[in-house]
Amino acid sequence: MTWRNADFLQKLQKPILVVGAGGIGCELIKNLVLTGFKNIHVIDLDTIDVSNLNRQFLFRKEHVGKPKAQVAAEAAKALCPDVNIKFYHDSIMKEDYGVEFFQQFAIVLNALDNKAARSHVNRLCLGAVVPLVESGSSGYLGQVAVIMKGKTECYECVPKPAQKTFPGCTIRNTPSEPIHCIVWAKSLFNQLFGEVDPDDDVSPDPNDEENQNPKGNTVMSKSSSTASMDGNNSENSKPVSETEKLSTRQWAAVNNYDPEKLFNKLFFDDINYLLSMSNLWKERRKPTPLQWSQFLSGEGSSRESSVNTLWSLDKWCNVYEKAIQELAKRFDESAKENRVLTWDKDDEPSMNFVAACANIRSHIFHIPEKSLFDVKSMAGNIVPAIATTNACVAGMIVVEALKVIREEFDKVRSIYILRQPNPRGKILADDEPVGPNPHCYVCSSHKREIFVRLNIHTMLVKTFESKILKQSLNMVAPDVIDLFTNRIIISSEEGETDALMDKPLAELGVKNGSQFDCDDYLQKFEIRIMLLHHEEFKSDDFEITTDPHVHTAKAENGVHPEAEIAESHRKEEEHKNGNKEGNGQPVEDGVLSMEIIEKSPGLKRKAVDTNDEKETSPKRSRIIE
Ligand SMILES: Nc1ncnc2c1ncn2[C@@H]1O[C@H](COP(=O)(O)OP(=O)(O)OP(=O)(O)O)[C@@H](O)[C@H]1O
Ligand SMILES: [Zn+2]
Repeated sequence: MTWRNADFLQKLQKPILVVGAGGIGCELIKNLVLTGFKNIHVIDLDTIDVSNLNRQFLFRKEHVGKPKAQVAAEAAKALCPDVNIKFYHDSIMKEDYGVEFFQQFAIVLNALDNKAARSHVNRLCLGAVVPLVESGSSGYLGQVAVIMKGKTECYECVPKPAQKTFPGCTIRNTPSEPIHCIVWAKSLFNQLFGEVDPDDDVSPDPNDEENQNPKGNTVMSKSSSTASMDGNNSENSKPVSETEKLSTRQWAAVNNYDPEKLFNKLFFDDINYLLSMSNLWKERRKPTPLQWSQFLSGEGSSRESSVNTLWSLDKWCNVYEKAIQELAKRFDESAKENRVLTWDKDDEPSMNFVAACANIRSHIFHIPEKSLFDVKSMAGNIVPAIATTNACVAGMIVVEALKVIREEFDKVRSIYILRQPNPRGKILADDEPVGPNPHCYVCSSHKREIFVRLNIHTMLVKTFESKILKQSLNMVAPDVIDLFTNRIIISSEEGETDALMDKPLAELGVKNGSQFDCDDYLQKFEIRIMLLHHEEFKSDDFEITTDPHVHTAKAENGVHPEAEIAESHRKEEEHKNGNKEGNGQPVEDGVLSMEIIEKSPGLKRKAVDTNDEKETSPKRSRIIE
């Protein structure tokens, strides 16, 4: 091959970084060594799970439990012994991997599965001025895009769509679809055993707007309201959160995680409490409370074992009992080390617990039940990963990486795998990269400003940090200073601003129109945030926009300005790809899909599935000779 000349071979010696050694990553690492890249660094925070083996072909049964990065590096080394491959069993979002770390690479190749890590790598590559190849796959769809500072749009130039969310009151009070019960069951897992998020409360919400009378008072039916609200009757008939202000976890601990008591609380007392909120059931079918004593056998039929079939309620109760006993035991052990459990769809008791609780709740609300397999897909928000799609994506990453390495920037393309062949019979469509969005708050070279609407009297500093800076703006270690008062509001130095975390912003002198300078030293990312006070917003409501004037008109329509901007970008993209190549299907969680990065005002929402940050393991790295 004429292009394999000395100059090119020299370029293959340059160090490159692969982020993620999962479905796409395994294919990619194999391609890279076979193409002749000689200095490869691989980072992945995870260990190998049995469920990875069907498509992550560098891994074998005996590798289950071992770090992905290590096994992938060893397998690659076995394929091409003269390659230098260094692995890191770690999260790329750690402090150790800052701009200087990135600067050593000629190119970075992303094979990730979550937006937080993708945004973080995007910012570091921009900061280090290193080209990045971004990739994503979802079922049969896939795409690859090259990101070069100042030349192409970055991963965050176009806002990405938020993951599908549901109003909190639907989840807590009036579920009507299986997914509502699954989201509830996942939240219940966290309330009992995991990281508690107050937004994910699972007990009945007495403040449901639907249950207010015109004067704004809560409506309770007579018999049950006395039973549940004034404590004249059984203490058990109050929802968990109302019972002597005990949290769900405290209540469970006081009751020794007794499966029967917990069952009766969640599926009988709380449901009765919901029934007492009579307005809710005026036009809905009432739920039917269930008691543990109705399932005395507790055995379930042993024939009902296929994960694809619908199981009886008896069986689910049995599954629930076993799962809760096992999880309570584990939780107890973890608590000794100050740790909590992390929900994982591939962990049997965790998955069984969620499937059982979701199905029992579905039964109560007359919602169709689901098989274990279906609940797993929905709870894990899984679009089945397809090995051949990953293989195509990984191949395209290498093709684009080679162009970048050879400095053939004019040849660089964004590539999409289409669902069906386009009119020209092509399943792979390509397009010239789009230039940077001059208003991008991440990569634009001038003024990076955004407006955040919130209630300065009720929003706490910690909510501002977690929901706005970290979850929405993808910062990792933010520092924030109020430009008017010169006061440090949030510091990335441990402990420095802990005392401020529970204070509302206004208590720190923040006013309508205050400006915050926020920077993340780790991401080399700076942004100015203009705060706009909105009296009607609740404590965790906020809205992010680049144009403060669009708000009123759009808010009335329930359409957010940023959503509209995203939509117009999407249409533009669709127009380009669809009309030219018959595309028009942005890839879920891929590089060009959109995210609405803020909540709608006044509506509490729950995520279907957050890309749960996986537990990171201590850093280990070494070079395989
Ligand atoms: N912050 C991060 N740092 C390093 N690696 C990460 C980070 N976030 C995700 N990854 C890795 O990216 C890879 C993505 O691969 P993939 O999408 O195939 O996911 P998976 O977890 O292997 O599969 P599945 O989710 O289908 O079970 C995973 O191996 C995951 O551990
Ligand atoms: Zn950008």
